[in-house]
Amino acid sequence: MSRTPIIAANWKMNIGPAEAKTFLAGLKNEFSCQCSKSCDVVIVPPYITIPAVMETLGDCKCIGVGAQNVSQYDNGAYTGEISTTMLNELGLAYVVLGHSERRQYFGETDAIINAKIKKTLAAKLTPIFCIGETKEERLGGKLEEVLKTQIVDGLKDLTPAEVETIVIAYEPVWAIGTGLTATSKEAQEAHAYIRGVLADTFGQATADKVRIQYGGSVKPENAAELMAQPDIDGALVGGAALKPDSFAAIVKASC
Ligand SMILES: O=C(CO)COP(=O)(O)O
Repeated sequence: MSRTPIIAANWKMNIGPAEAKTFLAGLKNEFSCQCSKSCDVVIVPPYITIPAVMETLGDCKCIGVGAQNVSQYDNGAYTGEISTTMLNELGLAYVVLGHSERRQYFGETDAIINAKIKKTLAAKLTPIFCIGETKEERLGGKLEEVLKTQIVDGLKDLTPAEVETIVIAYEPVWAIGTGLTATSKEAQEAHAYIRGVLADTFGQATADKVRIQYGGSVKPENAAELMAQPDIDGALVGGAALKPDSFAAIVKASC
């Protein structure tokens, strides 16, 4: 089953509009904006940086842009929130949802994430739906139970046709920002398990189409080995995506 790899830079709460312009100038030096069919490349800036990124990318349409979150509400009195309509107005393609930092620091539950995924799909945006276990859960033998619950509850009520369009990011919480990467074997085992849960829930044909990214201390040095695994279809990169040369090196190693 061939799936186009997707490599995304999650800038988290880093890189304002001015710094983004410098980053993109550096990135354009590293690789051309000729659209390649071998990989999808995505940048996910903070909301306030998105317009500068879209403007600076200009004709470089082969780099997609995403948001790091979106509201589950339509509009109105929700101070600090951003709606899918607003993201559509900017012409974005992706929304990262369910990141472990949003679950851990902002209390996002599987039910909230499910509501956000539904809103995102209704707005014709592609969710990058993050799941992953903590160190305690893995050590306690709960890896499969945690992943299954996150998948089944996060994708509740969705049709197989909707699920096919979603990107899943498997990000073991213990590997995020710690320098500890899951070994390619550990990552492949988790990805194969995730695909199995998708097959049981939505059918094998759907499961075969879903792209599953790995995230957690991906670097230029480990990207190629991770990407060579049969069920790893890309990467969601944090720290190593804050510098154009290391992000470009990950893209080159993966595509
Ligand atoms: O959380 C991540 C991407 O969403 C991964 O972050 P790091 O690459 O910094 O470990």
